[in-house]
Amino acid sequence: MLNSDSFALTLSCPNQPGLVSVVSSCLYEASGNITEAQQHDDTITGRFFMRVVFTLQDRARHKALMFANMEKIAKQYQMNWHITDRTRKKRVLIMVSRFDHCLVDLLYRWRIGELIMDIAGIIANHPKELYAHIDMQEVPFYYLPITPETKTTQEEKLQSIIEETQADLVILARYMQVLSSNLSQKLIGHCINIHHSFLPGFKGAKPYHQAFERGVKLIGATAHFVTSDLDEGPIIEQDVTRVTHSDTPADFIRKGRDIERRVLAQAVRDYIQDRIILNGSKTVVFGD
Ligand SMILES: Nc1nc2c(c(=O)[nH]1)N[C@@H](CN(C=O)c1ccc(C(=O)N[C@@H](CCC(=O)O)C(=O)O)cc1)CN2
Repeated sequence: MLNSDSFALTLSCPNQPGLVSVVSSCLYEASGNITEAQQHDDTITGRFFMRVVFTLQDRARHKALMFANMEKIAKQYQMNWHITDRTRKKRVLIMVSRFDHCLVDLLYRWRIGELIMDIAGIIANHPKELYAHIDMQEVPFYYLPITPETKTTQEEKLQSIIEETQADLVILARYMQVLSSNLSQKLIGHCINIHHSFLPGFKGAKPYHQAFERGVKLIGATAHFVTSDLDEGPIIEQDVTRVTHSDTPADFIRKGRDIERRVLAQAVRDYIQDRIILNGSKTVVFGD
């Protein structure tokens, strides 16, 4: 449950003995009380990863000291670090094309309070009429049509919306247009896509048909950070389900919808709870 009075610290640095003590002492000296702590040693890269959720006895008095202490140890131990103040909900933009099952699922989980976030807008490359059956409540809707000729202009409008809405996260909830290298580089670590296959298998726009032709017995879905390399970004969450010889491509698509919904929701939950740390081309995900 999001403790709205807490902070979340995520960090990575070259590994060495005593780092947990260094971090916990740094917070304690600023009246910090740790409520959750997880760490990981990547023995291949020699890097250390840590997630700490903590409160301060007196925020107003001790917040500046806490940041100053963190600056000091971060310099000393070459840390990449980030602190989220969880009194502010993360702001997300949801992008969608024709298939709306992931959009509907995220809206439902948000409406019932499972995903504690602010939805700053829904962006689609199809007109709002296509989604008339969806209760978007008061969420702003942006229609951004795109063709190969208008892609640059469309992406400029998209970037303006991202800036104006101060979005922390862009969710590609079956948005079926490839973001340019320029835009995907600007969104590194802040844009999550749901790919409808168990990557690295079956990249591209039609993975279920590829899987059917291959005769697989398992299909899956993958939530990953978006990079300029299509379907190659750091993986956050994956899941699979069984299919059989009697399943048609339509059955693959039907069974796949449930996996896509579940996997994307989990990845969004991990993100808004500051559970993900990038580790090169991979991720460290501190689960709940
Ligand atoms: N820079 C990135 N952009 C996007 C990624 C990504 O990984 N990096 N993922 C896609 C989603 N996706 C698969 O999960 C995907 C979407 C679209 C295509 C594709 O070939 N699209 C065609 C147009 C298809 C159409 O109009 O229906 C194209 O863009 O030419 C492949 C994979 C989202 N963006």
